[in-house]
Amino acid sequence: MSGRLASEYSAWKKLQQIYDSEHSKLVLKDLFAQDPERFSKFSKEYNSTHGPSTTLLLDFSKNLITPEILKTLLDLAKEADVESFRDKMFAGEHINTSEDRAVLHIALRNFGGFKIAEAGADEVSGVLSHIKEFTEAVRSGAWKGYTGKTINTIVNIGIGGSDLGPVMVTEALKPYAKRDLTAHFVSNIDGTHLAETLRLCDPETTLFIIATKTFTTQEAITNAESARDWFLGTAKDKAHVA
Ligand SMILES: O=P(O)(O)OC[C@H]1O[C@H](O)[C@H](O)[C@@H](O)[C@@H]1O
Repeated sequence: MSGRLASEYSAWKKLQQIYDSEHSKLVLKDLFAQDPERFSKFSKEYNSTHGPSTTLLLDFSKNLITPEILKTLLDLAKEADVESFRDKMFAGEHINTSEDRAVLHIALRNFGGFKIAEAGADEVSGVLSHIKEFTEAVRSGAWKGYTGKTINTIVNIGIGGSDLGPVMVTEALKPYAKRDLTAHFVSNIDGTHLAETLRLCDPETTLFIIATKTFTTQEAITNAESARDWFLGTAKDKAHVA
């Protein structure tokens, strides 16, 4: 964050020394056997003070750490100024220096309504409502394909974070998924990835989502154009493409 390499911090150097001298001696089952309080010493529970009741449990006890290692890790965070960068992030300062941007993931979770001084941050809540409305229409079957049939297949086209993010969310929220909706993720520029996926899709019942932050990524745009051509090969009318 400051532009310094992590390895230049003195806490990092100390961690390296500890690792070199101790790592072969750190065996998790022995650490638990030596200290019955290990779980409570190396875990922390946070309960939400407002909003929906939420508990977060941070459990570091299963990591290869000792009190000294934990202390040195915290020293490293302090030395690297993580706290002040956290505050700058919440304030909407441009801590992404390579793109001269604010880092606004926090705006997506801004249920407390705090003010983020960055253009566009105030649009998030409206977009989230729109996402909810759209996804509910697809899940309920109200959103139809171009011939009026219910959607049963979704193809996410994107690469990098625009592929891994949707994959991660789909995997993580699987218990809540609508099981008769099949999800596919196409990321590879190699046409086989899309071609093999399209064999499993019916243009009348498939929804394509083009996920890209910039809309300039060659892989995403090429696959999106190929998917559109495939779709229009049957649907014919461009009015069916958003
Ligand atoms: O979301 P996009 O603008 O299409 O970018 C998609 C991906 O492109 C590249 O692979 C970048 O290295 C990734 O960080 C990014 O997630």
